[in-house]
Amino acid sequence: MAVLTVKNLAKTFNLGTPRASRVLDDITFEVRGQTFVSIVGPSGCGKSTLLNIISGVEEHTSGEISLTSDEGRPARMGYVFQDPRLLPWRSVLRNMMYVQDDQGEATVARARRYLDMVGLAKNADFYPGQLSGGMQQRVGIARAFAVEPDLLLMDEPFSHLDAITARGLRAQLQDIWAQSKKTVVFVTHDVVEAVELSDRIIVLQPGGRIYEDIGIDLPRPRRQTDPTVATLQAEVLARLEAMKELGRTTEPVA
Ligand SMILES: Nc1ncnc2c1ncn2[C@@H]1O[C@H](COP(=O)(O)OP(=O)(O)OP(=O)(O)O)[C@@H](O)[C@H]1O
Repeated sequence: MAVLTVKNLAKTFNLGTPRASRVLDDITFEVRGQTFVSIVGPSGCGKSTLLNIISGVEEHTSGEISLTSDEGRPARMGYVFQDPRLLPWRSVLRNMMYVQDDQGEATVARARRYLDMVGLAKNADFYPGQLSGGMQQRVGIARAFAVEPDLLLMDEPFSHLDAITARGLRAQLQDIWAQSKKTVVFVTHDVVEAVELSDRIIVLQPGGRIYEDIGIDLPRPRRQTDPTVATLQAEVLARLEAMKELGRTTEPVA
């Protein structure tokens, strides 16, 4: 069953009459439960706007969007942003608990379990200022998973980290995802990262339309050192470059 359904979605930013800017156009896709879907595309193609609409931060201009939970209650969302957004005066565990409605023992145990999955079990009582940037982002990821969301939205969560730290966190994200199987929509401009993580990649083109919806059928866990992963990464990258080339030689999408 689809957790997220997006149908003929469009978004226009009104920049004052007569100027209006269409950022997303006729976007239709579904995300089924327990899948990891990435949205990629060049800068300015509308990735963050789409994520903001899914999260409810931004309104859409037309079309439909719906989110369902399996259990008949209102669907729950989790978020991971580019920066971890931890409260500096709260310990790691209290930052984890801050976003939880229920403060009971079972929820604390779950928060600790996810902290353990990202290798920070021993840091539960640390304050954010005592952690490296990569460790803080791991707390942000653990916190989002610990909410047990029906849909987890991730907006370029590794883009502020150095390459080595980012690679480590991608491996960890794969492990935590394999154990929890949450439904994820992950925004990135990095195709290589998207192939490593995703079951599916939705490519947005300039003008905010879907250019391609690519299924990634590779065994997990995936590591960049694996030649089959590297080959597919190169192939998808080439397809994206072809799209950019097309954009240079044809009329831009209205
Ligand atoms: N509040 C706003 N008002 C007007 N225009 C906006 C607003 N927010 C975004 N835009 C425009 O919408 C377009 C898409 O922006 P968006 O941030 O969604 O792209 P993106 O694909 O996430 O880009 P990047 O990869 O650089 O983060 C851009 O042209 C941007 O200037």
